[in-house]
Amino acid sequence: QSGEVAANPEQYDESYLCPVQVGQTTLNLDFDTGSADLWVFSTLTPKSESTGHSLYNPSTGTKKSGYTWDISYGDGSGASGTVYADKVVVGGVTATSQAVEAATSVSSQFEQDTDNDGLLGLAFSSINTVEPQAQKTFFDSVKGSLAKPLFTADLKKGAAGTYDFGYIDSSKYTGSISYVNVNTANGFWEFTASGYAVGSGSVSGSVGDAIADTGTTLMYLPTTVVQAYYNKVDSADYDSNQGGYTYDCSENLPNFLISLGGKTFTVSGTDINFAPVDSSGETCFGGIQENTGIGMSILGDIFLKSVFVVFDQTQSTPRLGFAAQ
Ligand SMILES: Cc1nn(C)c(C)c1CC(=O)Nc1ccccn1
Repeated sequence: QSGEVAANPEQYDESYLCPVQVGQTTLNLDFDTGSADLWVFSTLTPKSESTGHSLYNPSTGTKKSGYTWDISYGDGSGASGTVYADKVVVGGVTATSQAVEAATSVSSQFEQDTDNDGLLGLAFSSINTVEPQAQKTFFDSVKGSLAKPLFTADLKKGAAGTYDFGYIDSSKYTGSISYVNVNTANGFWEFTASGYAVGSGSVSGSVGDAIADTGTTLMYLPTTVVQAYYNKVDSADYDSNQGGYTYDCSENLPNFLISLGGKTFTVSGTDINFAPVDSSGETCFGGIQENTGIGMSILGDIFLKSVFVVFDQTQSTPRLGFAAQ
C-alpha cells in the first residue's frame, strides 16, 4: 500500500496537523519524527482538559489491559494514559491493529491547542513509552506492507504540505536527493550536519549532531552558530524573559545555509522570521535558537519547510534524504 495525507499548518506554522482515522473518528494529529508514541485525546480525558478537541472513543478498540504510557517532551509538555488496539488510517494506508494511546491526562500546552487532537510519532519504536512493552509506531506497523519502507515530508510555509507513505513523488522536489546515514541509538532520525554560512557564501565549520524533527517548531543549533547568525541582525539580542533571541519585526533576517550529505541547503530569512512575541507586533522571536541543554541540534519545521525529506528504511542502515523544494 501507499498513501498521501495533507499537513495543515497552525498559526505561524507552530505545528502541522494531519487528518487521521482512529477507530471510527477522524482526528487532527501532529506527525512527530522526534517521538514514537501515537497518543490521542479521548473520551477518557477529563472534560476540563478536552473541551474543543475531537475525541477518540476507545469502545471501538480492544483494551490492552495493564498497559500504560507517559510521555514528556523537551519543552515541558506531556501526557499519559492507557492503551488500546484499533484501526488507524493515514491517507488510505491502514494499520489494522495499531497501538492507540488514549490520554487520561494532558499538560496545559496540549489542553490549550484545541486544533491538536494528539501526536502520531514517527521516530523509532525503541523510544515508545508504553509499559510493560513498547509498542510499534504507525510507520513500523505498516512498513512491511508499503510499496517501499519509507515516508516523505513536504512541509510548507503558511500552506498545506504533505506526508507520503511508501513512495517518493519526484514532483515535490527539485534537483537530486542527498542522503545521510542515520544513527538510531537514541531512537531519533539523528545524523551529522556539516558546514554552515550566514547570509550567503561558502559553508564552513560544523553544525554537528542533529535530528530531523517535524514535531518541533524551531531550529535549535549550537551557541556558536546562533551567535554568528544574530551578529548579522542589528536589532537582535538574547531576551531571557522570552527565552531566546528576539529582534525588531521590521528587520529583514539573513538566510541560513547548511550542508547536508554534501549539498548546501538555504533556509530563507523570511522562513526564520518566526512570530511576534506579543500583540504589538514590534518584537519578533527568531526561528533559530540555541540548543543549550538539549544535547543535540534540532532541525525542526523552520528548516523542514524549505526542503523535501525522505525518511528511508529501505536499507539495513536507515538514512535521511534531503532535496530542495
Ligand atoms: C527537546 C527539546 N528541548 N526543547 C527546549 C525543545 C523545545 C525541544 C523540542 C520539543 O520539545 N519538541 C516537541 C514538543 C512537543 C511535542 C513534540 N515535540
